[in-house]
Amino acid sequence: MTVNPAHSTLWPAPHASGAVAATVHVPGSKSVTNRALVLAALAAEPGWLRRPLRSRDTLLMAGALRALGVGIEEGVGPDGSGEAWRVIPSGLQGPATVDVGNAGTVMRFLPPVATLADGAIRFDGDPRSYERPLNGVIDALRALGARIDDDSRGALPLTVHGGGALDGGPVEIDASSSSQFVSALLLSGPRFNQGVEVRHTGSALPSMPHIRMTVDMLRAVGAQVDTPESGGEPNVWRVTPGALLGRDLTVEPDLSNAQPFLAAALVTGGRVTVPDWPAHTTQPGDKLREIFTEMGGSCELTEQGLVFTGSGSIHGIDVDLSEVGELTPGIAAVAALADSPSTLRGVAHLRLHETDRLAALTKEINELGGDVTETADGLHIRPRRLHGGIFHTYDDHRMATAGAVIGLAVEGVQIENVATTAKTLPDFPDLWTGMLGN
Ligand SMILES: O=C(O)C1=C[C@@H](OP(=O)(O)O)[C@@H](O)[C@H](O)C1
Ligand SMILES: C=C(OP(=O)(O)O)C(=O)O
Repeated sequence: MTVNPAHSTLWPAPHASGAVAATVHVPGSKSVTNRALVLAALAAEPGWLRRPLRSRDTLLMAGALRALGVGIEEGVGPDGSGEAWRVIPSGLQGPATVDVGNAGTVMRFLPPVATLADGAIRFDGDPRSYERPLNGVIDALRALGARIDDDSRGALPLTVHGGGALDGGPVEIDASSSSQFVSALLLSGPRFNQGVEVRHTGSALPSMPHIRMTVDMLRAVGAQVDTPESGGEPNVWRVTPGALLGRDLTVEPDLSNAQPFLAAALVTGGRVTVPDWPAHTTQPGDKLREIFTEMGGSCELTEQGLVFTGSGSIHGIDVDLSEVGELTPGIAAVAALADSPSTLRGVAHLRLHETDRLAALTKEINELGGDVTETADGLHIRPRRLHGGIFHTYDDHRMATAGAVIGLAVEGVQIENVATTAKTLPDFPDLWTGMLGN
C-alpha cells in the first residue's frame, strides 16, 4: 500500500454547508456491464447493451474483446433510444494482448474466454494486478485442459495459449479470496465442450450476490445453470454446454456507486433521489437500503427512484459485510462520523482488492484524527472529532469516494488523485459538485 507519486494532485473535497437535496443519475453497473459484454461476445448471434457503463474497467473489457476479434460498435439501441453498444460475436483470434488495468472482472473473466480463442493471448496490467489473486482461475483452467504460461506465480502477467476450444468438466477451486473465480468459470462454461461444474472447497465464499448476478445473467441468455439455491449441492455450480442468445439488455445504475450519494443524505440530514433504482436486483448495493437505514436514514422506492433521507443522526453499526464487501469503504466513512462505534466484519479479502482497503481506511481516517483499528477480518471504528488533511487513495476509486463523504462533514479534507474514480465512475467529481448545487 504505497502512495503513487505520479498522482499527487489534490482535490479539495467540498464541505456541505447544509442538508443536500438532489436527484443524482448514477451511471450503469460495472459488474453488469462487464458480464454482459462477455456473454454477448460468447453468444451465437449479435446483441445489444443499452446504457453500458463507460469507465476504465468497462472500456478495458470492451478493448480486450475487440482485440480478440469481437465487434463492439456504437449505436442507439433497437428502439432508437439511449446510448448502446452493439456486440457482434466472431471466432475469437490470437495473437492478442489484453490490458486488464486493475479490473478484477477483466483479469478473472477473460482468461477462460481466451482458452476458446485460436492463438496466444497475453494478459498484463497495472502493478497492483500482479498482486491480486488469480491462482483459482489459472489452476482451474489448467485442470480443464488449458495451456497457460504464468512464470509459476499463479498471477499476472500470463499468456493463455488458446486452442480454439476447451474440454471443460468438473473442477475444484478455493474461491475464498474472490468470488470472481467462480463467476469467471461459469460465464464461459456454456462454451466449454462439457460445460463446467465448479466446486468451491475453501472457507467462506465472499460476495455471493455477485455469483447470483452471474447465474441470473447466464440464464437470461439461455444457459442452463444448476446452483445450490436451485436444489443442487452446497458450493457447487453446474453449467450445461450450449449456444447463448444475443439479447437486448439495459444496464441498471451501479448501486455501489450510488453509495456516496446516499451517504451524503445520511451525513448532512438531507435527501437524495437515485432514479431507475431497480425493484429487483442481484447488485450488492441494494443492501444499502437496509444498512444505511440502520445507520440513521430512511428510504422509499418511488416512481422517481430510490428516495433516501437522512435524519440528522448517524448511528454506528455492527455488521457482517462478507456478501457486500465492496460497500465497506463507504460504510467506514459514514461510521467515522457516527454517534457510536462500529464493527465491520467478514471482509478480510479486502486486503487483496484495489489496495489493502483495511489498512488504507485505518491509516487515512486515523490521519484525520480518527480512531480505527484493523481486526483479523474487518475494522473497529470509534468516532472522534476529525480535522482536515490529505486523504490518500492508493489508486482505489472507493477510497476516493469514501474521502469525499468525510469531506462533507469535515472542513479541509483534500483527496489525493480523485481521478482514480475513473475506474468505475469517471463523472464522480462533477456529479458530486452537481449534487451540492455548485
Ligand atoms: O464479480 C464482480 O463483479 C465483483 C465481485 C466482487 O469481488 P470479490 O469477490 O473479489 O470481492 C466485488 O468486490 C467486485 O467489486 C465486483
Ligand atoms: C473490488 C472492486 O473491483 P474489482 O472488480 O477490480 O475487483 C471494487 O470495485 O470495489
